[in-house]
Amino acid sequence: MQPIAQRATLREFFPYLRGHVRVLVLVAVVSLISTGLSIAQPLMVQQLVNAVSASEPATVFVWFLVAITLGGAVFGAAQSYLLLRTAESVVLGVRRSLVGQLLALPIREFDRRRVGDLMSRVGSDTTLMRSVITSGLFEIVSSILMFCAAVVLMVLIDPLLFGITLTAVLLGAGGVLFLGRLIRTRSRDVQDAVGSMTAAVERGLSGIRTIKASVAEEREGAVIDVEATKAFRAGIAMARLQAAVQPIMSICVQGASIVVLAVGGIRVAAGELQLGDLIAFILYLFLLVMPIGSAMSAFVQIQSGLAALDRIQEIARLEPERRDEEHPASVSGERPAGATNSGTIELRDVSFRYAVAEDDADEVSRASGPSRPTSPTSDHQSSERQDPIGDGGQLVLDGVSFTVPAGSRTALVGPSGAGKSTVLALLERFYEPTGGGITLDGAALSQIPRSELRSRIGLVEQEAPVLSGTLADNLRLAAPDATDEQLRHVLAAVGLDELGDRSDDGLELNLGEDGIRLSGGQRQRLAWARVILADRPVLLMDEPTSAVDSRTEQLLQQTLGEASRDRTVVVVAHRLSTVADFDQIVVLDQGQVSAVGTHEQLLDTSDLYRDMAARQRLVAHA
Ligand SMILES: Nc1ncnc2c1ncn2[C@@H]1O[C@H](COP(=O)(O)OP(=O)(O)OP(=O)(O)O)[C@@H](O)[C@H]1O
Repeated sequence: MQPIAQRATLREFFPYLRGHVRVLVLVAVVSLISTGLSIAQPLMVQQLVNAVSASEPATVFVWFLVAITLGGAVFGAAQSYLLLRTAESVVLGVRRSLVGQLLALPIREFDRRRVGDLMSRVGSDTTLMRSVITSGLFEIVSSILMFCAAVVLMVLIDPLLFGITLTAVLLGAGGVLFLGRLIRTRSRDVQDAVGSMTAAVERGLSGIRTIKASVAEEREGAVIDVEATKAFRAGIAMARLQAAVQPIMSICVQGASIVVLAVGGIRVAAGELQLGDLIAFILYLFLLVMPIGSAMSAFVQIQSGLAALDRIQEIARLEPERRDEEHPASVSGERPAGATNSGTIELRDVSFRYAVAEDDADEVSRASGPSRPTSPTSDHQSSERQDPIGDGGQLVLDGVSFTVPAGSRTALVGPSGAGKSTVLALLERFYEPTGGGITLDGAALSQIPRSELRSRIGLVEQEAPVLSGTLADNLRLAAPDATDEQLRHVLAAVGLDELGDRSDDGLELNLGEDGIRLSGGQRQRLAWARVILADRPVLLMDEPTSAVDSRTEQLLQQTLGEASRDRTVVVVAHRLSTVADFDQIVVLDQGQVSAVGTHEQLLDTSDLYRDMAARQRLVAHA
C-alpha cells in the first residue's frame, strides 16, 4: 500500500465541474421538481384517505396522484440522463488533463513509476470519479432536500412520532459516519491494488515473447495472480465495510417503523390522530428512509471517488517539465539562418546520478538503518562512487568534460555502463546534470527552452522504439508536415523503400503494436529515417547500427556521411570500426573521460582504447 501523502477533499473535486455549471443547474432544477413530486405523493394519499373516511368526493385526488406519479417518473429519468451525460463529460475532462500531465512529466518520474499503475489511474480511477457525480453529489443533494421536506411534514403531522423517528435516525447516522473514514482508506487500498495488478499484467504482456521463450508463463501468471489476489482481498475488506453500512441503518429504521406503528395505532384508537395522518406519516417515514439509504450509498461512492481523486491528484501535483514559455519566440525546429554549422556542444565538469526509485530507496534505507546523510552532489570524491545511499543514487558521470565542435563527428566509446547513453540523455535534457554544466552554441542547456533544444536535436535511441500505428505516423512524429514524397525519399536513403512497397497500404502500412511487424534492423533504420526527415542540426545516435547487417551498415554509414556534412553528430558506438574515421573519439570509463582523440591518436595514447580495438581485431594484441 502506498502512503496517502495528501487526502483530496470534495473542494478539490469542484474545479473539475467548471464548464458544466449550466447543465448542473438544469439537473438541480429537474431534481427539485422530481423531489417535490415525490413529497407531494403522501400528501395526496392523506387527502384521499381522509376524504374517503369522511365520505367526501375523492376523484380529483386520484387524478392528482396519477399525474404526480407519472410526472415524478419522467423528471426522474431526465435527471438521470443529464447527470450521466455530465459525469461522462467530467471524466473526459479529467482524463484529458491527466494524460496531458502524464505526457508533460519529466523522464525521472517514469523511471520510478510503473506504467501499468499510471494506466490504471487514467482508466479505473477516473471512472470511479464519475460515481461521485452520478450516485454521489446529486444523490446527497436530492436526499437532503427530500429528507428536510419529509422532516418538516412529519413534525407537522405528529411531533411525538417524529421524535421517535429522529432518535433512530441519529443512532444509525452516527454508526455510518464512523465507518466513513475506514471506507475511504479501504477504497484507496483497492485502487492501489488494482494499479499494482494492472502493472503486473502490463509487465507480462509487454514482455510476452521473453516470457514464452523462457517458458515462464506459469511463474509470470503466479506473479499476476498474487497481485490479483491482493486486489481481491482489498475488495473483500471494502465489501465487509459496505455490507456493514446497510444493516446499521435498516435496523434503526425498522425499529423506528415498528415503534411508530405501535404508538401511532394507539393514538388513532384514542382518537388523537386521524387514520389518513398516520398513513401519511408512515409514507413520509419511507420517504425519509429512501434518501437516507441513497445518501448512505452516495457517501460510500463519494469516499471511493475521493480515494480515486487522491491517486489522480498525486499525479496532477507532480512538477511537469517546465515548458519554458518565457522564450516562446525562439521555439523553432528550423536551423538559425546561415548557421549551417551550428551545434557546438561543450560539457564542463559534468556529474550526474540517477534518482533512486521509491521502492529501491525504501529497501536501501531499510537495509542501512536510519538516516544516513545524503552525499553532496558537488563532491566528486571517488569514495562516493559506490555509495548508493541518498536520493541521488550512484554517481554515473563524474567530472566529464569535452567539446564537440560544430559540424564535427564525435564518437562516445567505452565499456558497457560507462555512462555513454546518459551523456545523450543529458544533452536532450531528459535529466539535469547534478554538477557542472553543458552548453550548446555557448548557451547553457538549462537556459534553452526544452522544446527549442529538442527541436534542434535528432535522436536515434538505443532501442529504436517504434510507436503503434502506420509507417507514415512513425515517420511524421517529428516532421508532421512532411509530404509523402519526402517520406519515400528518406525511406530509400535508409534502404527501407521495400517497406513502403510491401503492401497496397504503402505508407499507411500498419506496423503493429510497438512496431512488432518490423525486424530489429528495420526498426533501427526507421529511427534513422525519422531523424533525417526531421532535419535537425544536431544528431545524437545511440548504437545506431547495432542491429543491421554489414551491407545495410555500409548504406547507413554513407547516409550518415551525407547527413553529417552540415550537422554536428554524436554517436555512441561499441563497434570501433564504425567510428574510426570520426573527427574525435571520447573514451568514457566508469563515468569519467579516460581519453580524447582520433582513432590513430588513441591507439597510441589510450590503453583502454587500444585494448578495445585489439578485442575487435582492429589491431594486433600488444
Ligand atoms: N534510468 C536509469 N535509472 C537508474 N540508473 C540508470 C538509468 N539508466 C542507466 N542507469 C545506470 O547508469 C549507468 C550508466 O548507464 P548508461 O546507459 O549511460 O551506460 P552506457 O555506457 O550507455 O552502457 P551501454 O554501452 O551498455 O549501453 C549504468 O550503471 C546504469 O545501470
